[in-house]
Amino acid sequence: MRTIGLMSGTSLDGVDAAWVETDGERIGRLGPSLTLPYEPALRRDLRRLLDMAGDVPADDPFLLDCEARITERHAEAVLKLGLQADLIGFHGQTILHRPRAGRPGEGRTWQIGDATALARRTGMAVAHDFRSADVAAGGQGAPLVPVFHAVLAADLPKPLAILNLGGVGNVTWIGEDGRLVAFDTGPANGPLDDWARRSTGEDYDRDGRLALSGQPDGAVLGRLLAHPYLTAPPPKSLDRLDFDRALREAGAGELSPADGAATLATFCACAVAAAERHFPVPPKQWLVAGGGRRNPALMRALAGVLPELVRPVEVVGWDGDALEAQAFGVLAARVWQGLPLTFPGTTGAPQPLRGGQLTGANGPLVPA
Ligand SMILES: Nc1ncnc2c1ncn2[C@@H]1O[C@H](COP(=O)(O)OP(=O)(O)OP(=O)(O)O)[C@@H](O)[C@H]1O
Ligand SMILES: CC(=O)N[C@H]1[C@@H]2OC[C@@H](O2)[C@@H](O)[C@@H]1O[C@H](C)C(=O)O
Repeated sequence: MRTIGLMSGTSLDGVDAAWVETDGERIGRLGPSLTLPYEPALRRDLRRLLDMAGDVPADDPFLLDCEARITERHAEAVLKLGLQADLIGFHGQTILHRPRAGRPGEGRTWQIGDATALARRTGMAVAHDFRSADVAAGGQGAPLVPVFHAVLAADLPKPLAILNLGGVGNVTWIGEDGRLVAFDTGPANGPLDDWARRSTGEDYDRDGRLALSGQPDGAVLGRLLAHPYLTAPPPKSLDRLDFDRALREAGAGELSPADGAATLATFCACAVAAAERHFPVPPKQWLVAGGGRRNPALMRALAGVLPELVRPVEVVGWDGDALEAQAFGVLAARVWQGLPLTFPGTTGAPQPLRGGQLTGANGPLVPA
């Protein structure tokens, strides 16, 4: 089927859209993709919403206003792509993520976005709500991209590690027999963006200039590296704000702008290096996707701490900006086909688990 995948990630910088022809198990064709950046006011409001999300009721007018605005941006992204599709994969915007590992019914993950409104605006069916069935079953609800990574990497040498550096970092390790081990590595661009905004007023540390002009602070780094998340075995996943307290308590806030940025970039890389102990065997190489691969400070720090080759996904012909949107095209097809989205090795799901919901312009749909 022809799908359009849409992803608005934890960096809150905009929505990515990508056209994919797929049956959910194989990829026929990867088509055009684009990013529609959010305007500064929407970025600011979404960032405020993250801080409020733990206490905000679902009918809060500010929340509903943010939801309507991001839904409209997603519709604009689909229309700007200008291509027909049978199904849209609409991730929505995560504003809260608190899974309770192994505790069915206790966790919570919250993605805002109005699927019916999107179906109405685009005239296409929409698959959405990809994470809640997994969390309800006691899984982490994240990461979801590993099954897509496995499809994409079918012909590459294994074992292989695919790293996404978004607001949060996540890794997929694929074994020679196709086994998947996947989890969130730690904070990535999220704290760096917050730091850049506070110290330079920019949305992010462009080309890692600030970080490259500073030195990582050994004492702060040492305290951060003692965080129990890094040694905890997978499955595990993070909320965008999960490390904010640890960063404050480690004294990161007292560093100079340049040293703070260098410390955060090094911490992101060290958290990735710490992930390696959870792989059954080391990968042959690391392929890096997401906006963080454009940050030379992050890429240099990674090359400094990982013993294997670390390269952007473009070296194998993938598009590191479109990968997550493409994943939601494939995941949408899997929802339609009733195929599992999550697995014991990716989210800690008790067994391979289906998920997602289907919606048309007039409400819920039942697949043909
Ligand atoms: N030239 C650049 N220099 C430094 N950093 C960059 C550059 N380009 C992008 N980034 C970083 O990449 C981030 C966006 O990454 P990306 O779009 O992969 O995140 P996301 O998809 O929102 O997050 P997630 O994968 O966690 O959901 C920006 O916020 C910025 O920190
Ligand atoms: C809850 C949530 O939205 N998590 C995101 C976030 O951004 C990166 C990392 O944390 C990953 O676990 C996930 O996104 C990707 C698309 C995933 O689910 O695979």
